[in-house]
Amino acid sequence: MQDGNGLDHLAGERAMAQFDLQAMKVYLAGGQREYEISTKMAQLVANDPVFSKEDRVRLARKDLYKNSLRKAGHAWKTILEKGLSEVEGLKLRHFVDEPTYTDLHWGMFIPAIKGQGTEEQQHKWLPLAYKMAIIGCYAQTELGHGSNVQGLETTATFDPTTDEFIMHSPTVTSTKWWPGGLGKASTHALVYARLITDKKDHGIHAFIAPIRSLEDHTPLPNVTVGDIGVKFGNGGYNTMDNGFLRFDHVRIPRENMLMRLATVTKDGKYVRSNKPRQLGYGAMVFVRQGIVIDASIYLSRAVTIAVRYSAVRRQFGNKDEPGELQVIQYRTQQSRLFPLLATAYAYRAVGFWMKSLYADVMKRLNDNDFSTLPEVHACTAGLKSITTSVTADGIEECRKLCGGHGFLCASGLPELYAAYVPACTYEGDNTILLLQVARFLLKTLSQVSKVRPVGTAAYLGNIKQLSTQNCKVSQGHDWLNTSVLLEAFEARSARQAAAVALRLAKGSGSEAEFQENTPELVESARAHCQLILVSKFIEQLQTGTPEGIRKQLEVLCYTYAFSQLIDNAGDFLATGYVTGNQIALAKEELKHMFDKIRPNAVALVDAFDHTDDYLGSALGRYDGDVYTHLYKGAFKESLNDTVVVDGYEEYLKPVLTQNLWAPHSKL
Ligand SMILES: CCCCCCCC/C=C\CCCC(=O)SCCNC(=O)CCNC(=O)[C@H](O)C(C)(C)COP(=O)(O)OP(=O)(O)OC[C@H]1O[C@@H](n2cnc3c(N)ncnc32)[C@H](O)[C@@H]1OP(=O)(O)O
Ligand SMILES: Cc1cc2nc3c(=O)[nH]c(=O)nc-3n(C[C@H](O)[C@H](O)[C@H](O)COP(=O)(O)OP(=O)(O)OC[C@H]3O[C@@H](n4cnc5c(N)ncnc54)[C@H](O)[C@@H]3O)c2cc1C
Repeated sequence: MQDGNGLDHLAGERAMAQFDLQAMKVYLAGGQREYEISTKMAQLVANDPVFSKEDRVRLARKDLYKNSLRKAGHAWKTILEKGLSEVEGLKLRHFVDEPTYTDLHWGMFIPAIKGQGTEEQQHKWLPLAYKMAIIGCYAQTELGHGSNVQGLETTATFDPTTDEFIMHSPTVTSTKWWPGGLGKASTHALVYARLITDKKDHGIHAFIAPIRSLEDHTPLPNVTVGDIGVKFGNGGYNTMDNGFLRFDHVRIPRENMLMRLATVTKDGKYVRSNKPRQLGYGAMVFVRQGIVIDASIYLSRAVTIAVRYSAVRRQFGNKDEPGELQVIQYRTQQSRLFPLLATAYAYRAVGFWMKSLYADVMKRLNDNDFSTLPEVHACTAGLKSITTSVTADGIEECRKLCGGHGFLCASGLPELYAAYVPACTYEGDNTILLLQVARFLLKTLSQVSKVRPVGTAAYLGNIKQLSTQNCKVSQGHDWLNTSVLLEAFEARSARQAAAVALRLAKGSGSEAEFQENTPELVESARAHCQLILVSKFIEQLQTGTPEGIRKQLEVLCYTYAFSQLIDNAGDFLATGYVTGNQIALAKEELKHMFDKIRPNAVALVDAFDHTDDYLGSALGRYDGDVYTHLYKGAFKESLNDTVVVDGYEEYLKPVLTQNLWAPHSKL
């Protein structure tokens, strides 16, 4: 056993690094200022015992939830007392690292009011929300309807005699179900409901409905509200009070309908603005873009644990070297682990780009320019889908990469997975979102002769060339050219999209035919998103990366692109753009990249700069002192509170002392 004396068991690994670690930390944080804020907030949380994560997986739901309320309250107090800025506050809550009601309050309730409220409404509600005098949630999904937003049943019927809306849940299936923060914490809900005026249904609109008393937090009259129940995994997402909500003819003032996109006048007239109705989905676009960086963070946590542990863990050996080999030396371990490391870096780079994309579309929307909205919707929906699916699978792969110890909660991985995996469903089911991308691709292709595709779809403007030309790689190093790689991803995506578009165009145009082709449509959407990820990683790399880290980032970029190429070799081959031999050459190049990553692997995860407190993992500790801490950790297990287990007298002793032959015994 190692001694646990504070030595750095990974010092030898760190000494091998060939890049400027500090520059990489700053790059990954998004800049010097962001780096400083992150470091300060991470330390603030790590040094405050109220934020301790100890024992979280052992707490019963009620205690777990109460503890998370305590932490959220303490976080808010800390923000106020220390006069933290909005960005610092966001970071502080990030490091507290527990899903809670404030995520929805700041992440969806406030953005939705900003996006859909008139200036007057923003002036009324935002100051209250900013000082947390009210707590809001985002109540869209219902028991019977989630993906299909147009199918929601809750009604908001205008009553001109009182100048009010009557909020009503007409059926069980219309019960609001899932909204985070709704179950126990929120005082207000941003409710998506069918607007009815004078018996006419105008479709889905957003309303602010008070649901709990600001005096004593009891539900308001005719409001039924509560938590929907325990969710997957220990700890995980169970710190969140996902809730249900029913209205029984609850009256709210007319002004509580968010009226930037459409208005109901005092006399009940419905007036649409000239803005697209899709702006009503703006809060979802905002969260989806943010989810890409979030995916990078979650994946980087799992990868940090798996890389450090793989450098500590030894198994077997060979006759050329003394002792057992670090498992990180095994090619199979590298081929499962290093692409995930590269993916975490890729998502970070693309996440930065997504932020600029979002800022750009917001600026355009303010100037009434809606031209890029479809492309931004496709992009945010598609990348949310791909990055969350890959990250959830990646966390689980990291757990397996840690062997048996990965299955212990002390590894931090089971809880990380349980907290993350709902990201594949919330903010849009990942398949539904890929179908949105596919619809966008079909529409873009159908108009390609008249409208030049823009942004991430611009390559479809070259569809003819991409459909005829083939890959020119003849030796391994030909692949070490970003233009060659980009063309391969573009050609594969363009050909997949064109193939399914052509098949649909030859048909009758029926919905049944569309449905029949949805597996191929989803595959083509995935190909398009993989192209965006590869191309934006390359683009970010080529724009102002500091010298001391460029080489490593290039290695990671090639690793990412080659592993995507190889994992999807079937698609690349089926389109006819590449040959089997070219794929084999890429495989060899990928192995060369693994050799380049290997001496830098521990430093590359150090660059994510996760504190031990934030990682919460005996396997992923910075000092690599894994075994001492696993062993010590076992003594904290509640079953070990007594030497002789509770239950021995009633249930074990009778078994051990009956001394009777069991009737079925063969002995
Ligand atoms: C950075 C901040 C981080 C904060 C972190 C917060 C933590 C939060 C944690 C958890 C939060 C979880 C919250 C939720 O889950 S909220 C509920 C989310 N629900 C969904 O995502 C539902 C998914 N369904 C939909 O989005 C839609 O219903 C749909 C699948 C897109 C279908 O919509 P609809 O029936 O209206 O539409 P059509 O298919 O007919 O499309 C009409 C046209 O509109 C375009 N469209 C669709 N969506 C958007 C959009 N968001 N923006 C812009 N345009 C959009 C679509 O492409 C069609 O265009 P066309 O040109 O073809 O007419
Ligand atoms: C942890 C968590 C937090 C959440 N927080 C919130 C919140 O704060 N506010 C809120 O309003 N909602 C919230 N939700 C709800 C979430 O947004 C929905 O669950 C999500 O949008 C998926 O919808 P659904 O559950 O109706 O799935 P469904 O649409 O019923 O999906 C079930 C299956 O059917 C498939 N499917 C459905 N339609 C089609 C189709 N047309 N073609 C092909 N396949 C299809 C899906 O791919 C999926 O495999 C949350 C959910 C979770 C799990």
